[in-house]
Amino acid sequence: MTPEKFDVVILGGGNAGIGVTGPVRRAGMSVAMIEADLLGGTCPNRGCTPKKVLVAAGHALHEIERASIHHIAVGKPKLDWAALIDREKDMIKDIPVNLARAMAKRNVEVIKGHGAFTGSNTIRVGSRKLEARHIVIATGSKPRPLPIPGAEFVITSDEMLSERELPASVIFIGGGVIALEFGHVYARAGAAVTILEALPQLLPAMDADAVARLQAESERIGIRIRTAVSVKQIEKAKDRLRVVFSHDGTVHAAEADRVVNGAGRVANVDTLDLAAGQVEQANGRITVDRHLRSISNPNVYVCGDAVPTSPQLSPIATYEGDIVGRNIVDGAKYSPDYASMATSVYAVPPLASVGLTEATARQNGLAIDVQVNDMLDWFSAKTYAETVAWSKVIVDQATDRILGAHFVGHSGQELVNIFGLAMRFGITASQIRENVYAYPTFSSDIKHMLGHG
Ligand SMILES: Cc1cc2nc3c(=O)[nH]c(=O)nc-3n(C[C@H](O)[C@H](O)[C@H](O)COP(=O)(O)OP(=O)(O)OC[C@H]3O[C@@H](n4cnc5c(N)ncnc54)[C@H](O)[C@@H]3O)c2cc1C
Ligand SMILES: NC(=O)c1ccc[n+]([C@@H]2O[C@H](COP(=O)([O-])OP(=O)(O)OC[C@H]3O[C@@H](n4cnc5c(N)ncnc54)[C@H](O)[C@@H]3O)[C@@H](O)[C@H]2O)c1
Repeated sequence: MTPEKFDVVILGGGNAGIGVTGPVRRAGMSVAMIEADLLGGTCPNRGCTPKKVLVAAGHALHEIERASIHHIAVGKPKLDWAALIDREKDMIKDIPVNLARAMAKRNVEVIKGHGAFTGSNTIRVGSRKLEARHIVIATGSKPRPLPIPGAEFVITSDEMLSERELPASVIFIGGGVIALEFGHVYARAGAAVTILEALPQLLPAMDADAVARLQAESERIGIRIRTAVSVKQIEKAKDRLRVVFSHDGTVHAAEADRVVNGAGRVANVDTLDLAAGQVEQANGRITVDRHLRSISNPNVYVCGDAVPTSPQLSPIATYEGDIVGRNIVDGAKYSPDYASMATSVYAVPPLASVGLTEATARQNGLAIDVQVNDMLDWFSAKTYAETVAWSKVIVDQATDRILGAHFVGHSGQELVNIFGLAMRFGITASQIRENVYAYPTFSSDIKHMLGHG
């Protein structure tokens, strides 16, 4: 069969794949995008967007918990979980159709199906064979398989976003972003939540002091946290599940209605027949150069969660997609820079972070000023009856530039973007202090968070 010819074939129609289409279509290239499931991928259909609808309900419960501080009498709130899941699903239901319309307007041919390599420039999807000058792997990630007996009993974030019944109890294997975000919503909705983390610290990549604040807040709302555990197996215990784990050389067990895989996500590339495409990989990790191009097949680029080395975040997937698109158009010359990428763990309240942790800055041998503030006594925190309000800002002594900023509470998920902006465009700590902020706002506390310089 003669293959259909395109300039670019993109495997995966999530943030990363869609990000590629802008530059290549602006350059007039012909583009096919193969999508096996819902256009938009994880973030709008099974990730960020629906998750945030549940988190928003968690925030409302958190506000109600503190209503009495504002002298408002309210009864015990009752969350209708099924209705909340319906609201979440209703909010996202039109996204794939709207994206299909956007792709059609951009003249991207969207092909439904599972794509895989048949050669270094060819892809098979269903009965069709496509040939392209450039192929982009933007197939996202999937939950890391748990290599333990009973792993088949575990659910993932997909089920948590779909199940209309609130479980009475949940155990998370892994104490990362998914465990903290869903754990906070579940706990505030009344479920008993346990988090079992393999490493000594929850959220191991985050600043240790910030994580300690979030852990204290998590325990305050009743979440049980065990770190430095080794999960051995999961077994049925009548109509519940039992997780057997060891901690400090002793074997323990915990039971719950649901056990969730919160142990990280791995690149979703094992069904692409990479060998046929001459795309080098080791243990499912495709080796790419600094331009996100396969080191073994220069016709192939990788972006988004499928890249094994960059943070698995939605804006980063879009950003990498755009870089790949521009590399296809202009030749491989653009490289990603993640230094000023802000991120948030949407617990209630959230932990937000940008740049280096204090530990990393010190490991790098940098001369730094570290401003740590527990802001619970500050007017803004007291006005809003915050339960935790904490910041750490790290400034490079040599250049006065921001190296990192970390927040728990205090609208950190918004403030962190101001610090990201400063880092990206070289705005110094002194300049941030000099700015005049609307008052009273959490942003107007920024100059105090930076100390006096
Ligand atoms: C529960 C959850 C919450 C999250 N919350 C946030 C958040 O709040 N903020 C944030 O920044 N990030 C969040 N993320 C991460 C974010 O969703 C991902 O980083 C982002 O969606 C990755 O985009 P992508 O395009 O690389 O992959 P995806 O969006 O996963 O897209 C990949 C697409 O490829 C398709 N595909 C796979 N294989 C094939 C094939 N062989 N052929 C054709 N199609 C294929 C899939 O169906 C999928 O649609 C969250 C993730 C999860 C799981
Ligand atoms: N707000 C957000 O931006 C957001 C929200 C949800 C998910 N995500 C993305 O999705 C990805 C997956 O989320 P996640 O929470 O599953 O992963 P994660 O990488 O955040 O955390 C996984 C945790 O599980 C631990 N772990 C691994 N194996 C284990 C085991 N066998 N037993 C116990 N603990 C184990 C790890 O040490 C780590 O702390 C993240 O990388 C994140 O980037 C982002």
